[in-house]
Amino acid sequence: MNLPEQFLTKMKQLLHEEYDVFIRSFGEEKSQALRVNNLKIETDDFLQKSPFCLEQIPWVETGFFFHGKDRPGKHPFHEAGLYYIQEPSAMVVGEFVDPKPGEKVLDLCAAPGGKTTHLASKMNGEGFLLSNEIQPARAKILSQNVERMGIKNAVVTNETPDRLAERFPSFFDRILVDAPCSGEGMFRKDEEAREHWSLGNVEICHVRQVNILKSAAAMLKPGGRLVYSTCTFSPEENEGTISSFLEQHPYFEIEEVQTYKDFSHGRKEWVTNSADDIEKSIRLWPHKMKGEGHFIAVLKKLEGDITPCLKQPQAKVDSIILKHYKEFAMQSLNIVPTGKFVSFNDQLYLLPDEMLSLEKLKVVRPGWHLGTCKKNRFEPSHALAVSLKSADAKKSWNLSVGSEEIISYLRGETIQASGEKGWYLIEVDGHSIGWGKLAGNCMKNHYPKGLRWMGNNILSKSS
Ligand SMILES: C[S@@+](CC[C@H](N)C(=O)[O-])C[C@H]1O[C@@H](n2cnc3c(N)ncnc32)[C@H](O)[C@@H]1O
Repeated sequence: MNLPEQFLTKMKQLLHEEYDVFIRSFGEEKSQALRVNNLKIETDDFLQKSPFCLEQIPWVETGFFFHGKDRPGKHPFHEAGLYYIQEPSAMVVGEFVDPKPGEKVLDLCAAPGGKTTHLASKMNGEGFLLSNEIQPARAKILSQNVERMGIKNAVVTNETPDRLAERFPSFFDRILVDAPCSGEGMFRKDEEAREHWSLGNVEICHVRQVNILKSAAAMLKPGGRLVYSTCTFSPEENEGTISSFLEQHPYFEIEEVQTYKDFSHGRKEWVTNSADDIEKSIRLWPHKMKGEGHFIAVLKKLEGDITPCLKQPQAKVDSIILKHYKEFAMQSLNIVPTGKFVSFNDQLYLLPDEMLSLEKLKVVRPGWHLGTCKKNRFEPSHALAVSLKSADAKKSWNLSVGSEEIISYLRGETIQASGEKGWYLIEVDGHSIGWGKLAGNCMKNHYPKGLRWMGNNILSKSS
């Protein structure tokens, strides 16, 4: 593997006798893992159904290594949001954020959504999760992952940290800054990170990280938790960024967290003017555990302004859309999702509890998308389908995971079926995956066009 020369020199100076074993890890196979989405399935149930060869990740209850010959990314259970494929070290971050149901949580640098979907799973659909991503194209991917995982209480924005800080002063219970970084910890799996690396970029990243943290600090409640993480080794972006931040924000302290035996600690001697407790931060090394390189610091805000009275959302909703939604829900659902509705053009959403006004912010997903009003009828959304349980729908149609029919459904084909006409929640082995509409002897396929399987998607089974 071609690693930047200046990176190698720097790591040799930092690691001394550990350097050789560190470098050898770049020649080893990377670990692959998935995290079970408890919004859709309990972990034990998943383990009973899983066709993959899995091994428990010691530091995450819902995390499992999978075998290289399995392809869980190309499986109906993936499309049904039963799990998220995530790098095993990255799972440590969500564990340290540790959000509780009902809290207000911000994921400030969230795309493509690995950590957001982890936080959402822990929040169990209760509270308010704001998932933000600065790059528009990446914000779209984030929004798709929020949808696939059946997350109901998230809003996705495409904003800069400082614009969000103006809107949400002292508001959140927990904030994650999974910062843009030089990506050294991903060199083993990401050629682009290797190509774009330079000493100059490390410094640019450090400055950017301190700025992002400044915005995050302003949005955290006193007593709240701020988790900072990177996937890089460079001390400037890790111990250095946290030390600069703490110098400017003395009303924060680094928290001691419970660690696992293969985790390491931050290194005081690697930066000048290091913060006192920097050794309480965590370093994850690829030569010490089955995962890529990461750094994590858990910070507590000791004092600060209490949350001012903030602008509540103006829940503007078109009464005709609401009427058609209610008709649909009475006919097709056993539970009728209600709360603060909002409509944009012909789209209907439910806002998470505790949400504030998003006026003038760039919003990609304003809440739980319920559906679209089309020519005086309501068409339920894919987001509604994947977040429903079997018992929530009046009519459901279960397809077995090993069947030809589930592949046909995912390809967007019509399924031969007979029964009462109307909307059916389509399931794979009892887990919602989309909508179908039965009329005559045909189940019309409402699996979204952009998600349909083309060509050679295959069922991944370990023999
Ligand atoms: C490490 S990635 C986040 C990964 C994500 N948390 C996950 O688990 O899937 C960092 C993100 O920060 C975004 N970013 C880049 N510059 C930024 C800035 N100035 N402010 C906020 N976010 C930024 C990048 O576009 C990128 O998506």
